[in-house]
Amino acid sequence: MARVLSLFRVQPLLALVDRSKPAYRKMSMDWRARQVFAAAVESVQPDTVVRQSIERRDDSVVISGQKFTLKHNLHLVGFGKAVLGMAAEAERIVGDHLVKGIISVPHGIQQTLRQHGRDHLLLKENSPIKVVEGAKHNLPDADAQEAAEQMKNLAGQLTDQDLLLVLISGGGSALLPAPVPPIVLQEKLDLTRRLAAAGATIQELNTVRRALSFLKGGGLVRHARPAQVVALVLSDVIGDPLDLIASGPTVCGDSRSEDVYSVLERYKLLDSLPSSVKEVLAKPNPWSDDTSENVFNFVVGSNSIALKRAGLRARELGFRPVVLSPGVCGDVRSVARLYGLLARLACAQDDPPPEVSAEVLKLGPEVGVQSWDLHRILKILEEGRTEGWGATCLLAGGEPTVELTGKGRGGRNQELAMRVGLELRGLPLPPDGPVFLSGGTDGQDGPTEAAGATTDGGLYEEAQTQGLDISSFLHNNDSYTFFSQLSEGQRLLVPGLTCTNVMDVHMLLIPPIPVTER
Ligand SMILES: Nc1ncnc2c1ncn2[C@@H]1O[C@H](COP(=O)(O)OP(=O)(O)OP(=O)(O)O)[C@@H](O)[C@H]1O
Ligand SMILES: O=C(O)[C@H](O)CO
Repeated sequence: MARVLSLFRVQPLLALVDRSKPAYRKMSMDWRARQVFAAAVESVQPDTVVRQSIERRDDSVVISGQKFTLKHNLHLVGFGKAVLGMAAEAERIVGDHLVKGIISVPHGIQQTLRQHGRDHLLLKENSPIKVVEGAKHNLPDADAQEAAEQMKNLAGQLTDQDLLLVLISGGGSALLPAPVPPIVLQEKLDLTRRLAAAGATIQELNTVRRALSFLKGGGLVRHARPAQVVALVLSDVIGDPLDLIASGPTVCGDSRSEDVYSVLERYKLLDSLPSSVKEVLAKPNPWSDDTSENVFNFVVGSNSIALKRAGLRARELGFRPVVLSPGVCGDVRSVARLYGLLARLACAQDDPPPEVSAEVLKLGPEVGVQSWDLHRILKILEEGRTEGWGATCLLAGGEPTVELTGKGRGGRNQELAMRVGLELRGLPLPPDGPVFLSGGTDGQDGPTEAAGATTDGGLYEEAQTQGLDISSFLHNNDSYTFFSQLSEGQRLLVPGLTCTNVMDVHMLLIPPIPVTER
């Protein structure tokens, strides 16, 4: 909590500012953007999502209307970056029926949580849940493999009287490595690295991972049969695809070898596969028609949920919230262009030229925003402009990509913020906005200590006055250095450890636009 509160670090400065000046109003917009982001992150905290999804009723639990009876028959496994906090909350709610558990979580997480005073995300002393830390630097390793082996053994001992609670969050693939023999961990790691380096998406990566692991792609469920399996999933993939999040250990039957071959072919890796991988892929998949009977998968946290909560907070702060999409992806340049165009439409005093809307409709689908969402937003912005609906908070989420050409330090959120600042430059905008914020809900944007940054149309001039050449920072993918040097880092968003991850949150805070006579 202490670190999440540091999002509000701009707040004390407000007391020093003359509230009648535009500078105060701009600070206020920036402050409100940070507040909205904090609310989004808070709504998907690992303990919160579990608490909100499990209802305890005497000796049973109800999840999404589904009742499960507890008879001191509960076992628990989990893997992912947010799973420790999820397990801590599950233990508080159903710990009296818990027989045994094992979770695989990132290296060093317990110490970090203790250091940050976030003890409520730690398990009780003498907990029956064993914690294994592994996957240093987000890469599968021997510790994570050992944890996977122990989970396989635990699942294998269950009977039809048992209930297995599975906690899943992003980072789960690396924390549950279980290569199908004769593949060894290093070979699987090399293949995933080569795919990632060649630009494979998480969907492509996990399609391959599922085929090479005996716990992914429904493998955990098969080992747990005939027990009842209930999975709580904190999604970090666009569209919340259960078979792909952490490579779908509780989702059977979706793995097709043609899909695996086509990914490997696309990245020209078919010819250089190790013989062990070729051997495994050549065998017919005995589980291709398997079904996930006796399994319930529940998405308990997602980007959509975070955007919804962000919208509520935005309303409390005086904005009309409008959610564009939780599925924004594609190149940050195009994403920045889209937000620039939307800001232009929202702030236009007169009817904007039709080519602006046309470009929005063309660009949107390229960055994962559906046409109907674009039409909906265009209509809302048009109404706001003509009827004077006051301040608006446009919210979106997802995970855009950056084509890395330079050697600087940065992340996709900070780079997006820089590019949106440039898109807004020179537009006829009101003095106090729009303000744009982009932040990673995990609190870390690329290999930097910031989650993202806030920006507005004054970014370029501000940088110039301080002798910072924005285009050379951009060229070198050096967005973190840029924002650290600019105005003493005031525009950086540094929430620190957030203990969760539902991808990124983007927001455009648009001030009230006076209605002109038509
Ligand atoms: N200097 C940089 N400038 C811009 N983006 C960068 C830079 N360095 C790395 N990135 C981007 O950061 C991303 C990796 O960062 P991060 O660890 O936040 O990713 P992630 O996908 O959110 O990981 P996870 O959610 O699994 O923790 C990659 O998309 C990469 O292109
Ligand atoms: O673990 C993984 O595979 C990614 O975080 C996507 O869920």
